[in-house]
Amino acid sequence: MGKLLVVDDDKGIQKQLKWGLSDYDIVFAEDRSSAIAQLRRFEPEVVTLDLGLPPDPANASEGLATLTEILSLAPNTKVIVLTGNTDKENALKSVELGAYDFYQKPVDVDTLNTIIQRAFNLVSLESENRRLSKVSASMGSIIGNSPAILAATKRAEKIAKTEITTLLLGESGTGKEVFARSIHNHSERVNKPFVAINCASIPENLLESELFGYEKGAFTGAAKTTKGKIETAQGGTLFLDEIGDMPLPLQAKMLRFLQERVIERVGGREEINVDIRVICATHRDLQKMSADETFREDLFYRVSELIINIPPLRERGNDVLLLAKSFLDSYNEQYNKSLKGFSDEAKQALLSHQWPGNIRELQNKLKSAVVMADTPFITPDDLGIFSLPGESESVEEFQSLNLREVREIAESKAIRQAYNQAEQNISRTAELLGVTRPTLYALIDKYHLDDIRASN
Ligand SMILES: Nc1ncnc2c1ncn2[C@@H]1O[C@H](COP(=O)(O)OP(=O)(O)OP(=O)(O)O)[C@@H](O)[C@H]1O
Repeated sequence: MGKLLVVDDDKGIQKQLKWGLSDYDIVFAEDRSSAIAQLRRFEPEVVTLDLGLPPDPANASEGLATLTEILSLAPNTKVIVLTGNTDKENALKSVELGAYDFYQKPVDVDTLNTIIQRAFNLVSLESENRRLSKVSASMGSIIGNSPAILAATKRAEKIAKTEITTLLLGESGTGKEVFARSIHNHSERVNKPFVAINCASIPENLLESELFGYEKGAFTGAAKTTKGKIETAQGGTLFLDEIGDMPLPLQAKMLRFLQERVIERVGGREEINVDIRVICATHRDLQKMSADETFREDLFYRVSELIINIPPLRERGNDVLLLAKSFLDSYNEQYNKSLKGFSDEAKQALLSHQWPGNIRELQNKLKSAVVMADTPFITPDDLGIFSLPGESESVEEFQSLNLREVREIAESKAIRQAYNQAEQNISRTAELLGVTRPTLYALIDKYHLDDIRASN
């Protein structure tokens, strides 16, 4: 039975609802403090709230304050606001504050019951959605349902059960480490260590000892024998991030480790056998680097037995909204906020932004938006992005545009939106836009929508 809280100081209405709404497990409160006490104790999914509450029953101020408090404590609650029949302004204000719906008095129990029933339906849909979104991506922590990410995830799932050395290619912030961890977590080595090392962030002269360890006295300051990252990963997985930044002399030693699965510590003579799965990642073009002889070709072939391309966020369509929602939920929790979602403009802005910093950029934008927002729905302003595609995203620049540029911006925005709506299918995009495929390709080239061009 659904749990319903009725907040109303009118005993007559309380009685009427008690008899009329017998399908619900119903409790009552007559003012703000008793409403909050009932909310905490009873955890109702749906609340009906009279805006005219004591000590100020003639005005809506106490009702609106109660609404805000309910939603900040329990943001998923559906609040139906009851107002006087002339009080449209406060009814709308309540919805703006996050109320689910409003109902104007006098009360007709059957009509109110229909609204309440719809609210309960929505509650169960939303909770089912939350449950599903937690389990939707088959690789656990990888959020996303776009064809591009599903293809990468499927590949990763197959690879996880094998010992194949895998190379993850993708721009910075696309989630290469998240993929590497997922592969480890779905492998037989899950109960053994996962050790990550970023070759670009460790000074060249320290990288060798960091990876291979060193013997006591190997160099000044080597006071005791120390294991390197490779040895600490024994039995588990070693994730070598930014392998393209590994200095050439060290690449030879790395190759031996990968081929023979033995290492020597710096300053040591003893050969140590290691049983480790290796996953590498880079945002560089290793093939080109080996042609330029800045990366050993034999090492390239050794690390790239299998390649997974991790798509940039701008090619993942609506995943950006799924990810944004998931970050919103976790930052709401972290910062004790109760933001309910995104305005339509914010959703458009999220979909059309280019995300050069990928998921890391999205995460940062969400963090500051959650901290800054003071309305229940995040706006483009809170995010610091606007729905204009391309590099010129500031309002000032937009105001200085001429008519031709305005048209260009609107057209490329429409193309991008249709492309996302069509789930990256170019024929369907053309259909949605009412143009032929050749015309669409011409527009894509004209507006330099290179990412769409590259994947078609
Ligand atoms: N699919 C995803 N679902 C949820 N969070 C993700 C996903 N992919 C990445 N993230 C988050 O985005 C951030 C960047 O991811 P990660 O560090 O794995 O990227 P990267 O490609 O390894 O970046 P770099 O190349 O700069 O090291 C992390 O905070 C990560 O938790």
